[in-house]
Amino acid sequence: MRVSTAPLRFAKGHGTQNDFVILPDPTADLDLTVDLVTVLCDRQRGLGGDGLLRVARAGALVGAGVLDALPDGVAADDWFMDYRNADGSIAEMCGNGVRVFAHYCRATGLVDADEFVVGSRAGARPVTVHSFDASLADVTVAMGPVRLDGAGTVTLAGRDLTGEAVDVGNPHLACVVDGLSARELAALDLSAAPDVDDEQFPRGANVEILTPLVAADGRDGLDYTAALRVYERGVGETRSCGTGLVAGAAAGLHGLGRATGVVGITVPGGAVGVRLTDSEAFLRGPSRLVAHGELIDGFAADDYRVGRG
Ligand SMILES: N[C@@H](CCC[C@H](N)C(=O)O)C(=O)O
Repeated sequence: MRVSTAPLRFAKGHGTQNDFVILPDPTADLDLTVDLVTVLCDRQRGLGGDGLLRVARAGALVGAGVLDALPDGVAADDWFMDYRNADGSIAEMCGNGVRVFAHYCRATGLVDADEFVVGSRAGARPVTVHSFDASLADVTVAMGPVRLDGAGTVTLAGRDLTGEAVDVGNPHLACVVDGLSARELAALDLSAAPDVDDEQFPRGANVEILTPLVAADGRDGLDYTAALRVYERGVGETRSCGTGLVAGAAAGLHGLGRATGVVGITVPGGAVGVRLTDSEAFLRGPSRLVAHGELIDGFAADDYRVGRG
């Protein structure tokens, strides 16, 4: 429930063009309904975004009944990324979102250290802000453990693909297509939702399609490089997906018979680095804040009519 009548403040930011509406709501007063999220994320009726990040204290979200309990490793005082997809659905984690969230916390002075914990439904996500200003930041996120759950199939862009089911806190099916050129990957039509196996993915899945680039073989410190596109659950095709990049890196390395390594992946929105260790993954990349502003009362109403004559 929103108790204040002050205008609703927002910010807008993106991580490799995966873009987010940011709503500061430290004491979790906002009633973040599906309607409110979808209007705000709508590119015609609202601000536009692939998703929304509510910035609240973890303990306040528990108090407001948004979270049942504090997730693993998250303290009541930690800033919590209450993430919503553009269709209003809740997702457990968002890798690009954590970078942008950390940048926002640092740039607005909510946090005055370069290393801190961001809470997510998938658990604590420690971040390191290597550099930042009001506009740009370079952030590493410790993404937690990555679990490979076996092979799966999907129909996407008119192709029947096989991939690796990968859990990065949220579910993914990462399909490495050997022999697909970067040009062919870029030309695929990803407008239709992928058809994943409901039994394997009861909560749905994000689907990545990637093609290995020239074998890296340790050159430039990289063990694997790839180009990737993604169709996100609850959103559609996005220009980047942090958890999807980690899933793609894990699937790519798995194809080489490896579980660890350093991977460079390009997506339509830019490039990021992924490092997989025995215990967890690290995602490093940019965050860009593009605006701060306030919403005009009545922004969500859809009851206007054009006058006659
Ligand atoms: N863009 C995100 C992932 C957002 C959540 C995803 N759509 C889901 O429903 O799991 C990222 O950067 O990881």
